[in-house]
Amino acid sequence: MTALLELEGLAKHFPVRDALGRARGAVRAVDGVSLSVEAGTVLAIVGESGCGKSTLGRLALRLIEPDAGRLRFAGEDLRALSPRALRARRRDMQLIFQDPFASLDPRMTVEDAILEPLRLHDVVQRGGERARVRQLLERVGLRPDMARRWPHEFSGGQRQRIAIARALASGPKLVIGDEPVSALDVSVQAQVVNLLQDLIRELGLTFVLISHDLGVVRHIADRVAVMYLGQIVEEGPAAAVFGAPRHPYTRALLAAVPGTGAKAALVEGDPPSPIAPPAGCRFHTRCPFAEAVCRTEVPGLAGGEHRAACHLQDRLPPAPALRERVAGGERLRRLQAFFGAPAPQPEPTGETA
Ligand SMILES: Nc1ncnc2c1ncn2[C@@H]1O[C@H](COP(=O)(O)OP(=O)(O)OP(=O)(O)O)[C@@H](O)[C@H]1O
Repeated sequence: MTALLELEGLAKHFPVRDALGRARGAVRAVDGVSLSVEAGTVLAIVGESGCGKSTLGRLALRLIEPDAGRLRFAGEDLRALSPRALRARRRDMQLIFQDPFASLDPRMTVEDAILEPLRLHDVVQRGGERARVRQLLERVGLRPDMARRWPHEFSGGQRQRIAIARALASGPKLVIGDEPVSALDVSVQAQVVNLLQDLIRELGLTFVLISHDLGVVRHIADRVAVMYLGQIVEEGPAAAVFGAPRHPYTRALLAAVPGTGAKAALVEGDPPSPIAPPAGCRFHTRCPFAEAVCRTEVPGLAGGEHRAACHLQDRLPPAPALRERVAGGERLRRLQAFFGAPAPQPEPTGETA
C-alpha cells in the first residue's frame, strides 16, 4: 500500500490577542500530528468539538499554512509548492464543507457552480463541459435538468449533493469531508452517507472523514484517528478502535454512542484550554484512570496496529465491565457538552439516578 497523504509533526497555533491587540499566547489547535492515509482508504478523524479536527483538515490540504511539520501528497512536499503549483495540485485534493447553505454561492446557478472547477482545472475539452455537469448531477442523484436552478431552490440534502458534485468535478484523488452530513436532517443523513460510500468505492477515492458522529464513522471508515486537544491519542483500524479501544478517551467517546455495547466512566469536567494544554498526557486531567506518570509522560508508540495509545491500555478493565459514573439528566448534559451538539440518547442502565 502507498500513502497518498502523509502528515508528520504538523502544527498550527493561532495567536490570541487581547482587546488592545497585545499577544496573549496561542491556541494550539493542532499540536504535532502525524498521520498517513493509504491510497483508496477512508480515514476518520474523531473527537469532541474544538479538538482541532477542522484545522487539521485544512492544514492537510494546505488551505491554511502549518507552523511546523511535513505535509506530503503522493510523495510530493506540499509545503514546498509555489502558490501557482499548489493551485494546480488542488485538482487532486478537494474539501466538502459541513454547511451546504454556506458553501454554495447564492448568485451562481448549479451549472455555474460546477463549471467553475471544471474550467479552472481545464478538466474537460471545450464544448463538453455542460454535458459533464449533467453527468455529475446524475451521479450524485439529481436530475440533469436541475442545472439551471439556483441554490435556494434546493433542500439541504440536495445542496450537499451539489457540493459533492462540485468537489468531484476536477477528478480529485483525495477528498476531505468536514462533517459532511452533520448539518443535514437526520432523515437524509444516511442517504448522503451512502452516496459518499458509493462514490468512494466507484472512484477509488482516498477519503478523510472528519466527524463527531461515530455511527457514520463506523459505517464507512477503514481507519480511525482519535483527536484530543490538538493531538492524536489513538489511531488504528476501525474494527480495532471500535472493538478494543485502548485509550480511556476513546472509550469515553464510544460510551456516548448508543448501541456500541461499550460502557465507560464518562470524562469529568470541561476540556482544558488549548492555550495552555496540560503537560504529559493531555487527557490526564479528566482521565478516571490517570496515574502520576501521566502528568509527565506522553503516551508513546504502542505495539501492533495501534499508534499513540495509552500506557494503561493493557491494565484497563475490558470496556463493557466499566461502570458509568454519571446518571440520568446529568449524563445527558455532559454528553451535550462533550459533543457541542444534541447528545445521543443514553442507553438505559437499569440503575436509578
Ligand atoms: N482562525 C482561528 N483563529 C483562532 N483560533 C481558531 C481558529 N480556528 C480554530 N481556532 C481554535 O482552534 C481550536 C480547534 O478548532 P477546530 O475548529 O479545528 O476544532 P474542531 O474539532 O473542528 O471543532 P468543531 O467540531 O467545533 O468544528 C478551537 O479552540 C478553535 O477555537
